[in-house]
Amino acid sequence: MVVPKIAPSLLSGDFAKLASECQRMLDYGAEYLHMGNHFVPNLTLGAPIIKCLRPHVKGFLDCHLMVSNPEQWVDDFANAGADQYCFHIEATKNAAALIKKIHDKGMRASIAVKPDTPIETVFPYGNNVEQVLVMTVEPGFGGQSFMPSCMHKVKALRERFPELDIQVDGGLGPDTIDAAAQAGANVIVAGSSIFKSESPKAVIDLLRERVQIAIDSAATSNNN
Ligand SMILES: O=C(CO)[C@H](O)[C@H](O)COP(=O)(O)O
Repeated sequence: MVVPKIAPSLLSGDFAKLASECQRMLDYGAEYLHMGNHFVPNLTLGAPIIKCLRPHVKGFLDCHLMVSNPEQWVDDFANAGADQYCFHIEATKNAAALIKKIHDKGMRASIAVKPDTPIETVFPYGNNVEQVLVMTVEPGFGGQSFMPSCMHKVKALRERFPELDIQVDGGLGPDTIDAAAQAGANVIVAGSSIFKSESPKAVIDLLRERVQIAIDSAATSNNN
């Protein structure tokens, strides 16, 4: 059975004190630390940042590569100490080979899909990756509005892959968590709702609790 995992997006953190921001989120109980990079051919904030953070941060480093050539960065991120390497299905011509490369380097593999990309594009790989990320905003910026229109993709994935980690990213917070959790998402990336809250721990706890309620409810329905 899948379990809830809450992943504060460091995009919304204070870059001048990134290591202590990571530790603060871990102290609040976050399971993952989520970092994104954009659809560009080079990475300014890439593996070097992970390498600097790794000795100071014991938590799970979840790296979402919004890049045009994801094959290029696997070695660098693995060597820097990333735990999970998430690439976009739209950005590769050979997802199977890329997944193998990520696994060979000892990282968990995750595939991301943009809001307009059909979820069927990742079905062939659902049993070969540890996670699928369904973007619920256009990749790029924090603080955008959650797109409920993406939830049918989460539902379709959960029906086919009951044990898969399904991550959602974009506009997640107390007002939107139920839609995502009830659709079947169990890994929740949240930037603004956590970092801008006066009580980030309360938000993390609430997100996790809502995901657990949805998981328990789905299990009860399946048993009846
Ligand atoms: O990768 C991202 C955008 O591409 C961010 O992780 C994501 O949007 C989270 O920010 P917020 O919770 O504020 O929407």
